[in-house]
Amino acid sequence: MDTATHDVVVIGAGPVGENIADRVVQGGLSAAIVERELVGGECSYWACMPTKALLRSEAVLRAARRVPGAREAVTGNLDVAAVLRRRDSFASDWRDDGQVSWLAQAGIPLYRGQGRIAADRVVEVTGEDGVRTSLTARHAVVVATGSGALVPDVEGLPAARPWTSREAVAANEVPGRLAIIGGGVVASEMATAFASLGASVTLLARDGVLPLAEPFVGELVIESLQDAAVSVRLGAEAGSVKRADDGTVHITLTDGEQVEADELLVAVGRTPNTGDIGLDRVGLAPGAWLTVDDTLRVVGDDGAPIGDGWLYAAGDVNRRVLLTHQGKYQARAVGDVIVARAKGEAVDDGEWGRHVATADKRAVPQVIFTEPEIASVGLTAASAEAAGLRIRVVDYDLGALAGSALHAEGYRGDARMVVDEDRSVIVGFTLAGPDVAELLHAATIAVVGEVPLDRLWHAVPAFPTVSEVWLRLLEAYGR
Ligand SMILES: Cc1cc2nc3c(=O)[nH]c(=O)nc-3n(C[C@H](O)[C@H](O)[C@H](O)COP(=O)(O)OP(=O)(O)OC[C@H]3O[C@@H](n4cnc5c(N)ncnc54)[C@H](O)[C@@H]3O)c2cc1C
Ligand SMILES: NC(=O)c1ccc[n+]([C@@H]2O[C@H](COP(=O)([O-])OP(=O)(O)OC[C@H]3O[C@@H](n4cnc5c(N)ncnc54)[C@H](O)[C@@H]3O)[C@@H](O)[C@H]2O)c1
Repeated sequence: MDTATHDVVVIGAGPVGENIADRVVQGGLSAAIVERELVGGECSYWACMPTKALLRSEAVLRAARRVPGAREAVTGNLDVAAVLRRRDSFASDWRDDGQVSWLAQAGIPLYRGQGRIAADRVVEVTGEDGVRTSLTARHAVVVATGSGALVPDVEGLPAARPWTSREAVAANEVPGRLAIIGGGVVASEMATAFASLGASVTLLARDGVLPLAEPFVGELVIESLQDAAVSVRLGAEAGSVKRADDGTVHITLTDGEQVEADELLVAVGRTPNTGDIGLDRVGLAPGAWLTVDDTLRVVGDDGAPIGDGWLYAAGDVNRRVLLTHQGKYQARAVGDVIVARAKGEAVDDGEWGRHVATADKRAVPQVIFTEPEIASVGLTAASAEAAGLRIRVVDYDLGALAGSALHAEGYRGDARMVVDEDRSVIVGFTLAGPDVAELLHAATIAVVGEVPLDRLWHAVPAFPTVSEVWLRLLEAYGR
């Protein structure tokens, strides 16, 4: 067996693994990375990038149709083949040459194959040809193996060959009828995309649509899905599934009703890619999410770091936040803390310190690219109350702004600011409306910066923009 030694070995070259290795190398240590599929991970080929490419063309068309003058210039419908071609190009045609070259120029050796922890600080890589390589890490091993689609335990489901997000995102043909199990982010975005591409979509949303967001979010998204002829079945639960010989999928709901479709997408959450990475070698259960401390070191059931603290986990696999940008934020923290510990430097692990991912707990930004777009950061009113905060909620109708009226005829949307009354700072902010994605970062800065409301009065939004909602919310709150 070939052997090699590096300061740090990262298992998984998704967005998080790549950033960890880069950070470590920037800090003056050496790092190697192990990847069993495509360098770039889920985000590049089957998630963030291709999904947003599927959604973007219709969003542009919709925006043009909302503005007289532009509306008249829209003389045709969505060109589905062109949308799929653009999606292919944003998925780099499912080739990772570009990212492999990036690793090479960043000085990060790539080992292709399945990585497994074989012993303390040792990762064994098994290539597709069965050839094994043993990698020893002088300082740390980082698990960044991400997550895969969860297929729920519904009778007949695996045999019915359902789509997961991967098959939906990479589809070359649009099914005539698409049923979707789930009502979360993937289900809502894919219902929006496939309806726009011409599928007749049925959404089986057992627990509601985007149930973890502020309540007005689900209401607006449901309304717009229904406008797009999506059949939204709230409370509907699949009891059993069967694919007939002619390919039709028959879904029997728990109330006995039947739903038929040409394809069935399962979008009910994720499962960690830890089933076969050697967790048993370090006393952890294969297939489990990895629990980490605030510096992203993997901890056991007793809360203590594994071994002497050589094992770290970042990104989806630690279940803190399943988002690319937040995983990359963890990557910067974990890369820097490994370097600091290796060099014997002080570890800055206090709240908002350089070596911790404090924002994971209360300042996570997310954009959901449905119609309307949903942009949120921090706590919802419900989660702030559950956290025991004394809050005040301020809502504002986004459509009532001069900027919104100019942006689009009939602009509809809502904004909510959640204020921690004891500290007079914003702890949560949600916007739902056309093109609100780019408004989000101001809210993220206000939440992370814990900017007092008194000071926010001096942050004047330009007229006439949708950002004037900031002023309206402050006025509604009172000075
Ligand atoms: C449909 C969909 C759309 C999404 N859209 C967005 C979005 O718009 N914005 C956003 O922020 N997030 C989005 N996400 C979430 C985002 O994709 C993930 O949070 C992100 O990919 C996590 O990055 P990661 O590096 O932790 O894991 P991954 O991207 O899953 O990468 C892990 C890598 O590790 C490799 N690997 C796993 N096990 C091993 C092993 N044993 N040995 C070697 N290699 C291994 C895998 O092959 C993979 O390449 C979306 C997710 C889905 C499913
Ligand atoms: N734009 C974005 O930021 C974006 C886009 C897509 C995905 N993602 C991320 O990817 C992750 C996965 O997304 P997801 O939509 O698969 O998960 P999710 O957790 O967002 O939603 C899953 C939904 O399925 C429901 N559900 C669970 N079990 C069910 C069952 N047996 N039957 C019916 N419904 C069931 C849940 O109540 C939940 O609403 C999320 O964490 C999300 O943040 C992000």
